[in-house]
Amino acid sequence: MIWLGNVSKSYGKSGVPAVDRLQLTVSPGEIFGFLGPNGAGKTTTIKMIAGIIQPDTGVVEVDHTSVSDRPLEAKRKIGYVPDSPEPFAKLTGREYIQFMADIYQVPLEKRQKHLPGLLERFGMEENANQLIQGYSRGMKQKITLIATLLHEPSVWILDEPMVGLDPRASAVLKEEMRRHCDRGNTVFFSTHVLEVAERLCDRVAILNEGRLVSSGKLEDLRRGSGHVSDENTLENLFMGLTES
Ligand SMILES: Nc1ncnc2c1ncn2[C@@H]1O[C@H](COP(=O)(O)OP(=O)(O)OP(=O)(O)O)[C@@H](O)[C@H]1O
Repeated sequence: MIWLGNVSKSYGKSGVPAVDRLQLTVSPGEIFGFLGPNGAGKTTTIKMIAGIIQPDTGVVEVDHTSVSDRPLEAKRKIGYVPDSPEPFAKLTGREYIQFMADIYQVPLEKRQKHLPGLLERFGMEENANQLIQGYSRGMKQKITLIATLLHEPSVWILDEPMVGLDPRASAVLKEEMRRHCDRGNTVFFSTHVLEVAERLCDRVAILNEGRLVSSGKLEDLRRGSGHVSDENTLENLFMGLTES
């Protein structure tokens, strides 16, 4: 689970919050979609959950562990894939995966058991032996995902994970996300693709100018808007909630 308790963050001296008093709980077993216009504060929030940046105020907990008070313990539970991953260019994909597995102390037998299947599912068996410097954006995304999934973190934090993936890899990732949550784990991901959020997510949150403007199941969001109809798509709700 993920818990954000009144979390705020400003950059520089502007004092304008990129994230403003954000209160959110994501429960075990949920795929949670994080939506919002460009600059709404999604990546800032994700980086605070992953422990990359610290909130100015408020608390972030992952599986009841405070990310700022017990960062190592929290980070062991987290699998974070940034929006534009840049794995080390001078390693091969396989070397990078092994490097990440070493950092997360993944036992050898677990690597041997899961890695071939993951490489195969993401279509990376052959490319895994090539240097990352020759990878396309989608291949970097895939190798980072594989390295992240291999250590079996309970909480996946994915920043726009489908961007750059081909349709097969995107379908595989969605299957993996559902399977992960069906085992009682948590997936939190940002996306601009509302159809993906609509089909995949158990709940969504919509952020605008750093503030939470709506969260819940899609039916609840529809009900909250005062109209319950099929035409009340997530896109329509999004447009209504984020217009300036
Ligand atoms: N390193 C930074 N320094 C200064 N301002 C920043 C920095 N990173 C983000 N911001 C600002 O914080 C606000 C939120 O940015 P953020 O990247 O979190 O938005 P986002 O919702 O992820 O946007 P997008 O959908 O475009 O990726 C924006 O106003 C952005 O300009």
